[in-house]
Amino acid sequence: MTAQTLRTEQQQQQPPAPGVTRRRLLGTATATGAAGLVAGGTGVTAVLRDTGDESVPLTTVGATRVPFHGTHQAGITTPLQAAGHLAAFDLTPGAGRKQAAALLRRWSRTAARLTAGEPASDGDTGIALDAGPSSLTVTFGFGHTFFDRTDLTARRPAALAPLPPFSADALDARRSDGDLWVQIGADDPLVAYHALRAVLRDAGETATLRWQTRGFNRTPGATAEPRTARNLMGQVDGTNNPTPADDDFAARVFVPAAGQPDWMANGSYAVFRRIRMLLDRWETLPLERQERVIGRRKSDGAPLSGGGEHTPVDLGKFGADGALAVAGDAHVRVAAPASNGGAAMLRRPFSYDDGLRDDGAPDAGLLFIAWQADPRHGFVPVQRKLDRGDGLSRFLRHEASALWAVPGGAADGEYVGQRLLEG
Ligand SMILES: C=CC1=C(C)c2cc3[nH]c(cc4nc(cc5[nH]c(cc1n2)c(C)c5CCC(=O)O)C(CCC(=O)O)=C4C)c(C)c3C=C
Ligand SMILES: [Fe+2]
Repeated sequence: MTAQTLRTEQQQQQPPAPGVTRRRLLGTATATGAAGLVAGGTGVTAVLRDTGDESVPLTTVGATRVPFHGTHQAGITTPLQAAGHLAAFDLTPGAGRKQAAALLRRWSRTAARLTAGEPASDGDTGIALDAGPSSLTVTFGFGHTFFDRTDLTARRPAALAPLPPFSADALDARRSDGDLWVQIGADDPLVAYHALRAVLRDAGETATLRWQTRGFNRTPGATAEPRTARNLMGQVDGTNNPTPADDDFAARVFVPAAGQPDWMANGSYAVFRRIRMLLDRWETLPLERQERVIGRRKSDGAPLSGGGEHTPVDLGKFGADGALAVAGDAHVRVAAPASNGGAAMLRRPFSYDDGLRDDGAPDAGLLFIAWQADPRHGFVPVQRKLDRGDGLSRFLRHEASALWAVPGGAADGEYVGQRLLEG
């Protein structure tokens, strides 16, 4: 699913944020057309800044609001946001199920307020005071270790079994895993950081930060029309994602409403991989070889088997030279559902840049996040195949990893994970 695919998805008008009169609500077509929509029953609303000055509307970017409450948590099918934070927490010794429930209640309340463009609390930091909600989303997940720490081992999903090791893994345990996960995304870096500070404050004495990382994507409006994202290797990335228009989209991405365990109804599993790109090596590779490694043209993302960006890849096509048009080790061939018994996932990453490493190489790459109904039938078989035969892997290092059970969305008045923690 690309950003533009999502932008054409279902619109759903929400009431304006407090302090914003209906009269001042921006026209839906204009606002959502420019600022982006989300799919799967999650709506986006444009609101105006409560400046007291009737003549100064927020831009559509600042005004766009993604509701916190809904069937699924926001931040899964939401269009890629410009700024993001991923934070993993461990419960403090002595904190159990009761304290975890109180924390998820606090986090959900804070997320509902912030995503509506309201202050987090009376003592709000004010970091985002001038901005609108800016498509803020805050998404919560549980890690494998959470269940033992809260005496909920019997309710841990089988799908949350630790990921198997892969031969090319160079994982740093200190930047991997954790009891709890928070994914924050927004189209403004201050709005995103504001949410991170509020989430950290709420953690209080119940949970300590285990690791935290920051990411980014292209800013909405930076291109003449909505385009698929590019990654730091310069490739168009996200073209062949499942889209909500696919019949099997929900079945691939979400646990069914009647799925198991019951508390994961409408939830999803997120695989996180911090993947460093060997950019110095990559950037010396001639364009033609870069394109061969992926199997798509760099300029527009079109497959090397012909057509435009959205033409299906023809894995059986041979060129005039008698060689496969999409090479045997091309990333899109090895990762394709057709090469993996139909396995697919929704990739929704952020790029990251953490400066230079001690060896002088850029510490930059992809915060790869893949969403699926079951990682044993999504990420795992595909990564196994990539691990063995992907031409791109010579330019990548997997340096951190985590798997999260992300419950369904909370209804108004509920908190995320309530069915697990109070069920
Ligand atoms: C295990 C899953 C995957 C990992 C890890 C992964 C890393 C990774 N990928 C790119 C760049 C591109 N990937 C593209 C397509 C693509 N990638 C995966 C899976 C993983 N990628 C899949 C399932 C697909 C779709 C394959 C298909 O059906 O055609 C593309 C092409 C454009 C697109 O379809 O998105 C690019 C480019 C990088 C840079 C990277 C690690 C840093
Ligand atoms: Fe990929």
